[in-house]
Amino acid sequence: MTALDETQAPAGTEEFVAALRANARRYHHQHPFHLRMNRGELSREQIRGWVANRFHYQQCIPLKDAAILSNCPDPEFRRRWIGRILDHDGTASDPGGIEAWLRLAEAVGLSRAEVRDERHVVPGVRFAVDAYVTFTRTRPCAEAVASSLTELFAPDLMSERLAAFERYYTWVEGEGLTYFRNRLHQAPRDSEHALQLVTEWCRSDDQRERAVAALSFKCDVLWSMLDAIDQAYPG
Ligand SMILES: O=C(O)c1cc(C(=O)O)c2c(n1)C(=O)C(=O)c1cc(C(=O)O)[nH]c1-2
Repeated sequence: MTALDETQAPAGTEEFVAALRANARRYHHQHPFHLRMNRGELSREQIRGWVANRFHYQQCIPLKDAAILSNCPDPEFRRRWIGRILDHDGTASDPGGIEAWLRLAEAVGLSRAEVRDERHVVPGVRFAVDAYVTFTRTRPCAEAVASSLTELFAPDLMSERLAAFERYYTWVEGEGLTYFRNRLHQAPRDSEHALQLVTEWCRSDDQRERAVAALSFKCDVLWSMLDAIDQAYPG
């Protein structure tokens, strides 16, 4: 069953999906820092600050996916979800997303050491990211999976970001952008799967409201991170 197959989908699925998608209005593509990034207005220092701070998010994504795995008793679910961890941590044949982010960091002029030790990570970013991990550890699996659905909105932002880097931030070596290129196909694949699960699992009004609230919470996490970065690197 696909999420939007109304012949088999639970009653009210279309309205539920519309309510989830309505969170796009609150997604961080509208944050002033991203708007300035995509207009080519950020300095090298601001780009570096963003890359170094976002590393904390990148590091924590596999931890939150492991928290979700630890909460879900279904082996079929876990077999598929574990791929998200490998996408970030890598495999024998693929260095993975965390390594790709470190290469991005080098491409913008940061050392691996200063990114890895998180010396640039500001408190607001740490608190926001850690709140996301805690949310997924402590909430039911359906809510935790729903909170990942911001990725429904990510591909347009990734495309815009890639175009902006290629056009305005030509001092960043192209190889550094591999992370974003990979997410262009990973994010739609992952978010469609998550949407399918959430529409299958959440059938009551209460469950659906909680799923929408989980996604709204995640929009707040992403927004708060950029607020903190914006304040730390005013330009
Ligand atoms: O750069 C971005 O704008 C952005 C946004 C998001 C998102 O919407 O949650 C993710 C990512 N990047 C990302 O790279 C990533 O690996 C990722 C995983 C998840 C998640 O919640 O499981 N979101 C995101």
